Amino acid sequence: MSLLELDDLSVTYRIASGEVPAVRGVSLTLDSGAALGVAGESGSGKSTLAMALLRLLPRDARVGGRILLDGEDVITMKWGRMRAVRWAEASIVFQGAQHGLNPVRRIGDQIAEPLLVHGLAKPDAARRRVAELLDQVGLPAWRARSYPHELSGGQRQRVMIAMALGCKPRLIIADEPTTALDVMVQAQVLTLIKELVAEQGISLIMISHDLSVLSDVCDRLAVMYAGRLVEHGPSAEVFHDARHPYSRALAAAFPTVGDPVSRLAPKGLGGDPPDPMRLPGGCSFHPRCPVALDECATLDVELWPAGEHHSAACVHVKEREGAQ
Ligand SMILES: Nc1ncnc2c1ncn2[C@@H]1O[C@H](COP(=O)(O)OP(=O)(O)OP(=O)(O)O)[C@@H](O)[C@H]1O
Repeated sequence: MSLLELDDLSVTYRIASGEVPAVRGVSLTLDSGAALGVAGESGSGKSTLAMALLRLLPRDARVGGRILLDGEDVITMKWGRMRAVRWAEASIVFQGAQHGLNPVRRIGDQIAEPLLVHGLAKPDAARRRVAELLDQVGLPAWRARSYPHELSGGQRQRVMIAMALGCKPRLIIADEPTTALDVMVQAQVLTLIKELVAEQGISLIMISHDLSVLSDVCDRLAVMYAGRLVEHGPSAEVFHDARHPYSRALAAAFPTVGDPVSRLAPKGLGGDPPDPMRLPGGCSFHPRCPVALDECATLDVELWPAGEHHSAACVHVKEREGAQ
């Protein structure tokens, strides 16, 4: 059985001027120990999806579909059970660690808190576990006595990762975990996440707009556009041989060292992502799509098989694969 199964997940925010469909009919599975990257431009619904997984959405959000975590539906779970699941079975690392840490409490106390609240350790054992966790994320044990302002941004993000690992969850959700960090520190934190999930057999959902970072850390990639899943497949295939024109544009936006010079030319996608309250008819991507056909203005193609364990929601894929 998959550790996580999303079945037709939708999230709509109710605001004064109407409804914002932020996530639309996303179905995905994540196996135990696997790492899934979720990519897309700003506003594509990545964070909303991540927050929905642990029921962290604001009250104005309406959620539909099913989110099965180890067979239990998160959406209908009782609050007591939901609180037990957070940290202990699934935890989340947000972007910008400084927002997640309490400025007036010592680092060690903050890392220990989930362990104590979940009754997983008594104070002495929690202190030992804090030292072990700090070591795992590359910080000396004496840092337990520091306050957040005494640490650099990269160190604070390491603390957030230590907190997320503390209760030995089976799933970690990392939402743009390195966005607020400089490039060198970003690489260190990404390597740390990659090593920790591999060593400890933890499943990972990592969210980023940077397909190259995701393809380095994750086995599979899911690309979102305007709240929809437009491509889902093995990382190397989605990054180097994307089947959806939007994924191709995203991949081209982040050249990697070693790419041929031809790929280094800036190939930004024209136009802006659509306003979710005024989505274009047919395929939501068609007004920006370099290979759109007339029918794309009216035909909204569902995900279509595009190879082994690979699917894409594009009329070209449907025509090519469907003809075989
Ligand atoms: N609390 C909210 N109320 C109303 N609309 C919201 C709310 N939060 C997000 N949205 C809208 O939902 C859509 C998806 O937003 P979301 O933050 O999930 O996207 P994202 O892909 O994570 O973007 P980013 O990379 O900028 O974080 C956007 O149109 C956004 O404006």
